Amino acid sequence: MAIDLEVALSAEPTVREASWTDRDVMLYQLGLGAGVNALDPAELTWVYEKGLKVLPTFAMVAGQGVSAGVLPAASMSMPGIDIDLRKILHGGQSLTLHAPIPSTGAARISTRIADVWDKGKAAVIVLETAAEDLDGNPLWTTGMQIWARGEGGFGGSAGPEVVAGVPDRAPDKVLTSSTSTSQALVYRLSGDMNPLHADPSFAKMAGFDAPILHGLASYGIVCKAVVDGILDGDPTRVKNYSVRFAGSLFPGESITTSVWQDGNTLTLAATCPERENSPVLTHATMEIN
Ligand SMILES: C/C=C/C(=O)SCCNC(=O)CCNC(=O)[C@H](O)C(C)(C)COP(=O)(O)OP(=O)(O)OC[C@H]1O[C@@H](n2cnc3c(N)ncnc32)[C@H](O)[C@@H]1OP(=O)(O)O
Repeated sequence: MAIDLEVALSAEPTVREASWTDRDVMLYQLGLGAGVNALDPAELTWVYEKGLKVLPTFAMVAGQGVSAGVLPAASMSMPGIDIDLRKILHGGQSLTLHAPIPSTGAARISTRIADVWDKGKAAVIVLETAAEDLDGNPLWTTGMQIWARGEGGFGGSAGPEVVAGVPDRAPDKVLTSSTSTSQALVYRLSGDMNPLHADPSFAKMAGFDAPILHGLASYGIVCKAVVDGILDGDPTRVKNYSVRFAGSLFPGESITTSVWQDGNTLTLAATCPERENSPVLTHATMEIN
């Protein structure tokens, strides 16, 4: 059986120690397209070691990049779960920050399988991660939803009902981000080596015309657009950020992010303008300071 719910939910959390330097941060932020206009002093602060700023979404790759030594092979195997890599997509992501992320640092990161939802045509594997610094101070927590096509129907719960929606008014701000055709090839060096994002023949076997951009790249690109466009360039103002990956993006396409602000809550909707504004991120919210 590809998913053994009992084994998956009773598995001990895996704990790893991660460390990173400003080089990992710069490579990650270059992988999001930062620095394209490097003559702009504000843009340089994302990609240059002097005064380097760290996007909160760096949490998703901390300790997994080139300076971790060996880039991990892509796989989808954990206790009670063994799924063909071609069947999985990143379905959703949330992140809560408990402290600003330093540009050089270390963390103890604990990951557990929190739940597996049965969506009939698919299973959604919910992974929860908690990171603390080496003195035990909380740094961040995350929730990742992995969509496993064809793995539903095992008689599990469908999970909570989540209501989508954006306010019934024009957005307060619309932000535009571009990506390059090599975006995924740079982004993957921060740790996610899934061939779906690089290898045309693998992408075809997974049902796509061409390699698609990592969901977490879109996640970071939209976070950066909001930090630059709404939060005066200050990444420490992001308290939490949650999205559903509603549609794939191909490297080279752009992202239009509509933002509605109600006090400290932002509602976001990201679409691809080159494909009739087809949805990229939905169910997207950000709490800010
Ligand atoms: C390892 C890979 C890494 C990557 O980075 S991959 C790249 C990033 N990710 C993507 O490109 C995925 C983009 N999203 C999609 O293509 C689609 O979007 C999905 C295939 C994930 C789902 O679409 P559909 O098959 O049409 O499902 P439905 O009919 O919209 O929904 C069926 C049920 O599933 C729930 N659901 C849909 N999306 C998600 C999600 N992302 N997380 C959790 N639940 C989801 C719905 O609500 C509903 O539920 P209810 O039947 O109970 O009403």
